[in-house]
Amino acid sequence: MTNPISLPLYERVARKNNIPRAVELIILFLLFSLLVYRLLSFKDHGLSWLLAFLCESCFTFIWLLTVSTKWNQVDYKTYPQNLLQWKPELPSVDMFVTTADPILEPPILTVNTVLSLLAVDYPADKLACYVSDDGCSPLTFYSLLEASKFAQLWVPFCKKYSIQVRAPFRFFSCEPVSSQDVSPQFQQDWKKIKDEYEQLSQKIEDASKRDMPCQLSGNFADFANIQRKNHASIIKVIWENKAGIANGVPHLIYISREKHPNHSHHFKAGAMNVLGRVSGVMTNAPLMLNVDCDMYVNNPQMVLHAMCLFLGANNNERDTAFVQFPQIYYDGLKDDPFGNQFVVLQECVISGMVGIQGPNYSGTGCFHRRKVIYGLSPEDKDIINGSNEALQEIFGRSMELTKSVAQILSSGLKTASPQQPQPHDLSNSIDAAYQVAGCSYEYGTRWGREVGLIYGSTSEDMLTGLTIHGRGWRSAYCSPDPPAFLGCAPSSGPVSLIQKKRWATGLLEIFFSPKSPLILTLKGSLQFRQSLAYMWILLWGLRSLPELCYAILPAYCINTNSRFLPKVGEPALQIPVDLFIIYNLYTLWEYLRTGLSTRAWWNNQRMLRVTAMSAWLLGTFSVILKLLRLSDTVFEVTQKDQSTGNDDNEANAGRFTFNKSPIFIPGTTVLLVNLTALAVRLLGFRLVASSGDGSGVGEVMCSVCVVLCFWSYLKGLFGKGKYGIPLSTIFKSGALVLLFVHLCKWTSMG
Ligand SMILES: O=c1ccn([C@@H]2O[C@H](COP(=O)(O)OP(=O)(O)O[C@H]3O[C@H](CO)[C@@H](O)[C@H](O)[C@H]3O)[C@@H](O)[C@H]2O)c(=O)[nH]1
Ligand SMILES: [Mn+2]
Repeated sequence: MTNPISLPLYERVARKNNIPRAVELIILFLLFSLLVYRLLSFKDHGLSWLLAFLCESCFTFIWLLTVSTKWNQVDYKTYPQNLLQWKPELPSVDMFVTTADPILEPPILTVNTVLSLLAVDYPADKLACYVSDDGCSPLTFYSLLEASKFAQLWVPFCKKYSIQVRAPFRFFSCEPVSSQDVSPQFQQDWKKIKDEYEQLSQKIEDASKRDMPCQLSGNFADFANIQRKNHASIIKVIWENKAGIANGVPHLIYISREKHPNHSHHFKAGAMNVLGRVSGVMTNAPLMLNVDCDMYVNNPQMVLHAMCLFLGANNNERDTAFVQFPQIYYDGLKDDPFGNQFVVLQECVISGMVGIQGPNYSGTGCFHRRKVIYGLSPEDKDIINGSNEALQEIFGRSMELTKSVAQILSSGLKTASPQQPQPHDLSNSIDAAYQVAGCSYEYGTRWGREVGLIYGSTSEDMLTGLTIHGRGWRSAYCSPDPPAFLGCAPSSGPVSLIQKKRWATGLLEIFFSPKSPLILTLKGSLQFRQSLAYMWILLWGLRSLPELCYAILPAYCINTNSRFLPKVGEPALQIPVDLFIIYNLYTLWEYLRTGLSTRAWWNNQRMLRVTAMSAWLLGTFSVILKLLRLSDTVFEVTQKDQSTGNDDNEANAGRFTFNKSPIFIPGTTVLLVNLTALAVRLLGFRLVASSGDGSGVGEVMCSVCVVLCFWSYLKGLFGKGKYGIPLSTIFKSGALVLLFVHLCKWTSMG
C-alpha cells in the first residue's frame, strides 16, 4: 500500500557547512605546505627532521580521511505522528538483549533494559524480547523471572500515564513532576508501583548475596551442576503473550546458548547469531532490534521512529539495511574527563558517514532487516529461489529454521506479519530452538562468514556493518529528541582504556582482514568515500605509532641539541604555528557549536593523546601478536557501574585512576621522557655531547604541551592508592627512559 495522503515519514536534511569545510581545507593546505617545506630542507637536517616528516605525513593522511568523511553531513528527521494510517500493517520486531557476566553487568541493569523494551509504544503482539545470557547465571534468570511479574504492572502503568522514561530505576530516581502527574489517582499508582519496584530490586539484591539465588529445582533445575564455560543450552519462555493482546506485555524469552571449552564461541557475535536463529524459529520478525544490557529505552516512541525510516523509503529497501541510533550515555561525568562520551565524534564524523552510504553499525541501539543479516544483497534474487538443500547448506540443518528463512527472504516488511499465525504457541518451537542454539550447529554453515554477525573481530559490530555496506546496502541514522537509548559509560581510568584497547584491536583486525574497506571497494559495492570513512575509524590503533613518535620527538631534540621545528626568525616557522593555532581553534569551535564546554574540548584533546599512546598502542600490539599467530584476541567485557550508590565522593568523580596494567607504561614513559628533557634543559647541562644545530624554544614548548596532555599521569606520579601510578609501573618506565637517553646518545654520535 502506498501512503494515501502522502504525509512524509521522514526527511533527509543536508547540513550547511561551508565554513567548516573551508577551514578544514586550509588546515589541509598548511599540512601539505609543511611536508613540502621539510622535503625541500632535508639536507640541512638530521634524523629528527626525517622522523617529523614521517609523522606529519601520517597526520596529513588522517586529516585527508577526516575531511572526506565530514564533507557531506546529513540529518534525518522522523515524523512518527504520520504513521497513523500504517498502523494495521506495522511489521513485527524481535528485540535482543545480550548480557555476559552477572558481576560485571549487574542483573538489575539488564532487568531495567528489558522492562524498558517491554513497555515501548508499539503493539505488544508484534514484539518479542529475547535475552542472551553468556554468563549462564541462575541469578540473571531469577531476576528476569521476577521482572516479568513486575512487568504486568509496569507496562500498563507506563502506557496509561504515557510515562517517558520506562526504565524504572531512572523513572523512580526523581519525584514525579509534569502537570498531569499530579492527579490523586496517579499519585496512588505511582506509590504502589514504586513499592513494587523496590521489592523487586530488594529481591534481586538479596539473591545476589546468596551463594545460589534460589533452590535449583523446578524451573531452575537446568542450572544445577553446570559450569559457566561448559554446559548445555538453556532456553526458557519466561512470559508468553498467548492471546496476542496488542496492549499486553510482549513475549520474554531467556537463552543461554550451549558452551563447550573446545569450541570457539565468538563472544557477542556468537551470542547475537544464536539470538537470530532462536527468534527465527520462534517469532521470525522481519526486523531485529539489538541493545546491550546496559542501554535502556529512553524514548518509548523509538520503534515508531525507526519504522518511519523503514516504511517511508518508498519501498526502496536498499536505503535502509539497518537503522542506527546514536550511543548516548546517562549520568555522564561533567565535561567528559575520560573522553568516552563521543559527542562530537557522533555529531560530526558519523553524520558525515550518514551523508555517504550511511552510519556504521555500532553494536547497540540498531534495527536490522533480518534478510540483510541473512546475507542478502540488494539485488539478490537467486538465494530466494534456493532449494531447501541449498538453504540448509547456508543456514544449517534445522528444518524449522530453513522454513522461516525462506519466508523472510521472499517477503518485504509488511507482508511478513499476516503469514505468521497469531496467536502462536511458543512452546511448539522449543525443540527447534534448542537445536539451533547448540554449539556445533554452525559447523559447515555460512554463519559468521556471510550470514549473521561476522566473526573474526572483537568489534563485530563494525565488521558486520562494513560487510553490509560492502554488499551495496545503505543504512540510516535516527536521532530523535529525547534520545532513543541511554547507556552506561565507564567511569574509571583502567576500564575506559581497556575498552578502547579492545576497540582498537578489533578495528585493526578488520583492516588486516579480507573485509578491509579498500578490498570491499574494489571487489564489492562499498562506495569509495565510505571506504575512506571506515579507514578513518579502523586505523585508530595504528595512529598510536606516529603519535608516540611525535610526543617524544621534542624530548629527543632537547637531549641531542637538535631541532625538528624551523628556527625563530625563519619565515617557515609560520606554518607549524598557524597549524597549531587554527587546528586548536577549529576543534574548539566544533565543541562550542555542539553545545559543549571549553573544558570538555580540552579534556577530549588530552584524553585523545593519552588513549592513542596507551590503549591504541596496546591494541596494535595485540593485533601484531595475532597476525604472528602468537595469541588470539579476546573480548573483555566492560564493567558497568550502577549509577547510584557510588562509594566515591563527588570531588573524586572524574579523577583518573590507575592499576598495575601494562597499559599505563607507555604514557608514564612519555611523560618521564619529557620531564627529564625539560629538567636537563632548565638546569642547563648536557646529557648527550653532540654537534646539533641547537634546539630552540619551539621544542621546549612542544615538550611542555606533551606534559600538559599527560597532566592526569603527572598527578598520578604523586597520587596515593588507585589515584597513583603503581611503583612497579614507574620503575619500568624509568628503565625505558634510560634506554631512550642511551638511544639519543647513540644516534647523535652516528
Ligand atoms: O562474550 C560476550 C561478550 C560480550 N557480550 C555482550 O556484548 C555487549 C557489549 O559488551 P560491553 O562489554 O558492554 O562492550 P562495550 O565496549 O560497551 O561495547 C561496544 O563495543 C562492542 C564492540 O567492541 C559492541 O559490541 C557494543 O555493542 C558496543 O556498545 C554487552 O551487552 C555484553 O553482555 C556478550 O553477549 N558475550
Ligand atoms: Mn557497553
